[in-house]
Amino acid sequence: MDKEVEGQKTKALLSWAAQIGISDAPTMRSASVCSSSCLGHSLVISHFPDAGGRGFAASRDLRKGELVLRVPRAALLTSEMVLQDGKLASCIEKNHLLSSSHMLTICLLAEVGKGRDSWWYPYLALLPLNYDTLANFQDFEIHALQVEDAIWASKKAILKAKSDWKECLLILQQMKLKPHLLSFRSWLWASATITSRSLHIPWDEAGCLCPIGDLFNYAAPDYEPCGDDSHECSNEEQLNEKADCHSHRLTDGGFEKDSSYCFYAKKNYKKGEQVLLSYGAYTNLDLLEHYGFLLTSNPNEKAFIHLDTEVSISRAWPKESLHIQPDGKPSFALLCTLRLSATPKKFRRAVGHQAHAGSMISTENELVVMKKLANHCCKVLEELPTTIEQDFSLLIFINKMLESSSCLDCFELESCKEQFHEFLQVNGLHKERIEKSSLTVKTVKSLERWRLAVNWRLSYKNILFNCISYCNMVITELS
Ligand SMILES: C[S@@+](CC[C@H](N)C(=O)[O-])C[C@H]1O[C@@H](n2cnc3c(N)ncnc32)[C@H](O)[C@@H]1O
Repeated sequence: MDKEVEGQKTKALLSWAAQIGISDAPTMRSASVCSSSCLGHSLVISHFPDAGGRGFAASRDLRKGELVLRVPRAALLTSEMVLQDGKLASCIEKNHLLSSSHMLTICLLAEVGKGRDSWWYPYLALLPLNYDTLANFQDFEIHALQVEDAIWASKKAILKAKSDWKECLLILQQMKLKPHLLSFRSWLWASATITSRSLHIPWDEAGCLCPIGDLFNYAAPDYEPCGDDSHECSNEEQLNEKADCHSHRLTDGGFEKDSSYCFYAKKNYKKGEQVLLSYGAYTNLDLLEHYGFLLTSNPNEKAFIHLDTEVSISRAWPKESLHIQPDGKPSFALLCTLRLSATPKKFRRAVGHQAHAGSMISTENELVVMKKLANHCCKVLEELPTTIEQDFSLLIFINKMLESSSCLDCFELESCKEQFHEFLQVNGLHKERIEKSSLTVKTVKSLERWRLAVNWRLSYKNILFNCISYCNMVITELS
């Protein structure tokens, strides 16, 4: 969007928001000081190129726990509010089987279809035009994820979006929406808008779209996720952590009894610093799937591996608990599974309590476990099509292309040549033409998704690499 147009639309959004009672001032009295904008008392819209793009900066020093934004219930775009439109409601009421998230997606498309006549027009006019969630990945970008689990997650996301769209198409047609809003592309846009921006409300599982409140970018919660199994924690420590974890969540944001969505500063912020929100504890693959981005340093990242441990032992744990942490250490459940697997069957009962308490069974057993884990990680890394170093170089070149809008330099790098040729081919580009013209918006979007895929696989590989180092360190200590 043209910068000037974006500026005008932002001004209109802030003024509309102030009129309907959205405010970043703790009391209504201070809110009325400036009615042409709902912001300025605690927050201002700013741009953070490396941390989410458009977001909020603190307009003054903020204290942890301070109320920084209040959005009244009437401003929220929910199915309930949209269905106050009788014509729309009569179309939808005929379809009792609609899930709440399908309903909200349909409601969003219906509001977009009203154009300037929509009550939420100033908000809708500034929603992103496209998304990088997994359901939007093309074959080349999916393939670039390299790891089977991630490829499967993307394919599943696309299949789900297609089947949801087919399920709702008849209703969309009955609603007589403009033809372009009936397309799969529009459905993908609307469902990605909802997965990446909706906030929890107690009365509708699908959540709501929250004007202004959805401009907070994400910071990972800096505690271990609830129910986490870090093996160094005692039961008591884990319980305290859980209690902590819930209180942290409450300081972030939520719908409150006085009928507004309230957002609080999760820490102290200096003026100008980006004010962030924790949407929850997510792995990078979850972030990619639901939000279309990932964090290069994500404390909640996990690398899942498929070890050929005995089914009866690994079944004792939920599949998601068998993983490697970002620092390379195996999770509590994975370590316990590996220790028991490496114990002869007849001794397992006797040492079960030790393993489940997170203790080493014996030096010999620990050495077997660490060697097995390190070998497995080495094998996975070897079998992936590119190395950590190659991915790292590739990222440098993709970044260069995005900065300079030219692919030329990329052909200098031997290890990336093949991948770049494939990229050009699937995007219908020719090296010679790229020299002269800058990249199209479509190519830039594809490059951005490619970069996300390479970043994701690099983070996965780094965890396996850290795990090998961790295992080797334990082996050296024990030998
Ligand atoms: C709720 S919106 C936040 C506002 C958004 N930046 C905007 O301009 O509308 C969530 C989206 O912001 C982006 N985002 C949020 N936090 C991010 C982060 N830490 N790094 C990169 N992108 C982020 C992602 O595109 C995500 O889907």
